[in-house]
Amino acid sequence: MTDKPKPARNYFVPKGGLPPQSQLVTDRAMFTEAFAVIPRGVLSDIVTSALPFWDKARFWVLARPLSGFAETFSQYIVELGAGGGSDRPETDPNAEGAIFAVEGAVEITLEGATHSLTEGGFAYIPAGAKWTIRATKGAVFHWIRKRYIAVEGLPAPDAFFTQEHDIAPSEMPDTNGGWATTRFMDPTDLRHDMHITIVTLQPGAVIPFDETHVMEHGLYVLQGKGVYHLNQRWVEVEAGDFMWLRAFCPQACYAGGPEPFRYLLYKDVNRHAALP
Ligand SMILES: NC(=O)N[C@H](N)C(=O)O
Repeated sequence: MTDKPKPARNYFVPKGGLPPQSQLVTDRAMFTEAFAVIPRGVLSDIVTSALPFWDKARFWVLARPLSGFAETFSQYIVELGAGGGSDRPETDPNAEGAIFAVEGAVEITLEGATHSLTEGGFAYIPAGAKWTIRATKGAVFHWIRKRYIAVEGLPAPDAFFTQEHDIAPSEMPDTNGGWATTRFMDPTDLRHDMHITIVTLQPGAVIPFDETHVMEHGLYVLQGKGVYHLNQRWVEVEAGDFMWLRAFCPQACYAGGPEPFRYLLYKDVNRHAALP
């Protein structure tokens, strides 16, 4: 999987100069009342963020709550240079985090133990945990953050570290393996209020109906190509693209080819709907 497309991470100028407007490579970007699409072509050097207490680090903020409590999470692509990282990565004591490594290697130290994450490595970091992160040679990873919703009588989840390839994917019923989900969180563990999964559709496989449900979603395409049906619009997406879906945004898709269509998926789960 070394030749998979990656976010541009630099300002795209084709040979021969800038294209006419009719050929702009970034014209799949969309922001609607129900969803946003951020194509990899627009994740350029000019839209990075910096954050306090991080060094040699650049952040692409893919998602963040926009309207108070109606949205639940933020998601970043983080790029660390050699030796980059932080001794105080999280400044919000109520924020839980999940890290999914896509390039290079990061070392996370938490509760006195150091864990190395390479491509496919995953870490769950509970709210309030003290942790540090460093990349000796440089790394790229996703960082998903959510305000943890504690429930009286239910302990908070423990930190854990795992690897995508060590988890057996669950096949969706009657899809003959065409649609499968790798679950980082145990779906029966109600301490968790977010699920992070990797959804894999084999070429030609479909999500055959418009799933319309209360969970908010972040979808980062890790591999391949597909066509997504989002709230009555068909959108072509490929590796490096991000989709943010508001609660209830109808969603279905089919996978192109020739490789599997694979994406990292966030959703909020296991809690009562907050009442005003
Ligand atoms: N868009 C999706 O892949 N949605 C998932 N099936 C899900 O919400 O679990």
